[in-house]
Amino acid sequence: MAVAPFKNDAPIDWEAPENRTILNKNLEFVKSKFGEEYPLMIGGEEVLTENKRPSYNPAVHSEVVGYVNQASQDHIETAISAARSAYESWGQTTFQERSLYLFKAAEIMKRRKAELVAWQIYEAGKNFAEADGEINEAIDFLEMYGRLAIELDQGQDLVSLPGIENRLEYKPLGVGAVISPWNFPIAIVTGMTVSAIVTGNTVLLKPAALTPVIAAKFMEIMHEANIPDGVINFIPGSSGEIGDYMVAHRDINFISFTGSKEAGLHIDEMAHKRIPGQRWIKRVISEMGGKNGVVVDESADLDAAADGIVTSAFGYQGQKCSAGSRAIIHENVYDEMVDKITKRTQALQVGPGDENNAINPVIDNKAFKEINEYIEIGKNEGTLVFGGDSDDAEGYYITPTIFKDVPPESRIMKEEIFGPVLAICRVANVEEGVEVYNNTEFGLTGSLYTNNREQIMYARQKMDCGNLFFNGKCTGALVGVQPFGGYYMSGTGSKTGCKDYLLNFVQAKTIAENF
Ligand SMILES: NC(=O)c1ccc[n+]([C@@H]2O[C@H](COP(=O)([O-])OP(=O)(O)OC[C@H]3O[C@@H](n4cnc5c(N)ncnc54)[C@H](O)[C@@H]3O)[C@@H](O)[C@H]2O)c1
Ligand SMILES: N[C@@H](CCC=O)C(=O)O
Repeated sequence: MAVAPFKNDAPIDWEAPENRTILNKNLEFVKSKFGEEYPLMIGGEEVLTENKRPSYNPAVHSEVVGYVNQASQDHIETAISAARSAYESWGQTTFQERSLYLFKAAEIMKRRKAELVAWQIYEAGKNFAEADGEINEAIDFLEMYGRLAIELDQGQDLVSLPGIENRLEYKPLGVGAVISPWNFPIAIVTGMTVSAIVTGNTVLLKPAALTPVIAAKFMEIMHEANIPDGVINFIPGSSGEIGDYMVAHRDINFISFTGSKEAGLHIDEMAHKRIPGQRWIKRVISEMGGKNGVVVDESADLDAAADGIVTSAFGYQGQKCSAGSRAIIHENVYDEMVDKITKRTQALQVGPGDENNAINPVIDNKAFKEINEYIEIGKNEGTLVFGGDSDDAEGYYITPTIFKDVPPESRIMKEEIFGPVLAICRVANVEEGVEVYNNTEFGLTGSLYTNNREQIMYARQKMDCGNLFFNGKCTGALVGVQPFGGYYMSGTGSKTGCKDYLLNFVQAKTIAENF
């Protein structure tokens, strides 16, 4: 099958007058849908349950974006049966047939982009560029995994011998649980789900409790793309009620998880206990948290470095696994850099995403409290340079906060805060900077700003992370361009957005036929 070469979907400037008019209409449309109810989807059937959970607008926390039906353990049983039954035929289709559903879904997402941006703004608390970037990422995953699946169909080239034909083919694993976080509610939901199904598996999709309405929109899109019943079963629900039950279930073959280190490690442990009658070892693909940072040398372009630090630390209020919440700066440019970072941060407007402010609310009351606790910890560990205040009267707003002179061993230099808090640390040289950078249990993203080639070569070897950037921010990896994922306590090292990732969801079979 001939397919056009992959191209990342282009960003849209929603501030441009003609686009702003379209977006405004969609913001109004989405608001008119507030408070609607979203069912489970099991075997292609909509299921309503006794228990419905509201999802709120973090910018106006009295507003309910939607009510989402919650699955019980009985629903998990029904969903696993539906997925297993759908697997019988879906697992037999070719990679090419399956990829067509992804290409179709990509077209639908492109058509509904303005509406999806509006849902992101209201349910996830994003501004125009953050929301737009995320939809692009979702579209890119569909386009990329569709193409890579077609390549997987060819198996692998093997050594050929006379009189014998050898082939290596990729087979699906079976039925999987896809468990996603709230912060990239469409990109990560899409990437995790479609990578698993395009390789022939069927899934139970459990979205995060804080942004399930956007996940329900993904389900609508897959339904519109005619995905067969039971291939994706949508089962929002409380992790206490259904999480362990699903992960530990005998009939689940694999778990694809993205979320916190704590939940990831717990799931890993649960999944690897064999249940009587279980015939396979469950595969766990885990993408977890980060404590990322930007190292700056005295030779660097300081304005570029300050821009990169501010974007990495405060983009989407620091609620990215890739967020650069540490700036590790050479002592000879330290004061100048602190000044540049502070001035840029002071210029960031705080307010709702539908007015396209730079800094929007954090996701909920729990995050608001936890981030404020870290700000209090920071006041004892370093010197507050800017921010430190917050207001939850209407939405969960926290001023982007900067601490300087923070020692490497302090908590705000080592723990993931997942909010708009930046810790700045002074070092004598780049070697020390890299040592401080490595001084966490994580290994996700990092940057070095320098104009010294030797330092680049040094950091290539020594900075321990899955995504390393030179003279650029440490967030916003593009599908296919910078395959994304970390190691150590940041995850199992798989890389989203490239062929390696699809290999997580298949097993290889070698077939030798003698003539
Ligand atoms: N590495 C990455 O690619 C990546 C991407 C996005 C977010 N993250 C990380 O995710 C975290 C933020 O997301 P979050 O707050 O949604 O994380 P979380 O761990 O609280 O929840 C993630 C998902 O796991 C579910 N879950 C929790 N416990 C479970 C259990 N016992 N069994 C089954 N499911 C369970 C949740 O309901 C949710 O759907 C941050 O740590 C962030 O760094 C990592
Ligand atoms: N892939 C995203 C981060 C996803 C985690 O939250 C980035 O590269 O910034």
